[in-house]
Amino acid sequence: MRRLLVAANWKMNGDMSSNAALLAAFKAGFNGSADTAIFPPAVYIPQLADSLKGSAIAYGVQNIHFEEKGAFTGETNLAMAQDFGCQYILVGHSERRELFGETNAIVAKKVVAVLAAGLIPMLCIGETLEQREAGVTEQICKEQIDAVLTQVGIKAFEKVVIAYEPVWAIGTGKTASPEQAQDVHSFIRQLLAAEDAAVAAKTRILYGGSVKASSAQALFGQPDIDGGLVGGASLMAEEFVAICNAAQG
Ligand SMILES: O=C[C@H](O)COP(=O)(O)O
Repeated sequence: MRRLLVAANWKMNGDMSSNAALLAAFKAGFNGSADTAIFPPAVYIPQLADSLKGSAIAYGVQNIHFEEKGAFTGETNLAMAQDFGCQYILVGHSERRELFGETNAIVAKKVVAVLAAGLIPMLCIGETLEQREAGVTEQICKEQIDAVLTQVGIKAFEKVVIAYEPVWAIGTGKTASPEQAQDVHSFIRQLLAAEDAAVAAKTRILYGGSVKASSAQALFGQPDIDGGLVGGASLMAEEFVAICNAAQG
């Protein structure tokens, strides 16, 4: 009942020519077995809008400001993202939280704004290695979700996509095992189900953190893993096509 979704987060990588090559290879190789979305650096959104016109491949920005407009140097607003056909907005990626000081409260404001604009927020959550070792993984994920839940209400989670990304697995080559990931995904779904079981059954929960073609199938085969948010491997055309094609349904 939940269609799988695989998203590419290019982070601060790429240029016009490498993007064009990646997009061409992706369009040629992807078999359409799942939903997909690409998050390029914001300046390349027009390139994706042009290249992906008429295709089922969605795209969006990696970060957004929650205000409508004004003196916020360096920021992008939702109307700008919509002008170029963005459908998804990445919110609260761990790099934004860690390097740019995004708190749970700021992340919640962004999710509120994205939903109000009629776009789909991809809400990133996850614990650090220190937190996992201290046994507080579930507590951290709950706090991160509760901060949003209290602002938008449970019904909004029919639309919100959650990306569980253990920080210790991001860019480290250390993928969480399918069982480790499934445990947290199941916990997240139960959290939502405690509010509304029907909504929880519809919410897509993606896994992110060193996903590769070799690990994708086992991860996506877990009952509560509904696809992936892929960083490094999404910059390698063949690898990313293989990951997307491993997502069936
Ligand atoms: O947004 C993507 C995640 O940060 C995962 O990145 P990674 O696949 O390079 O570990």
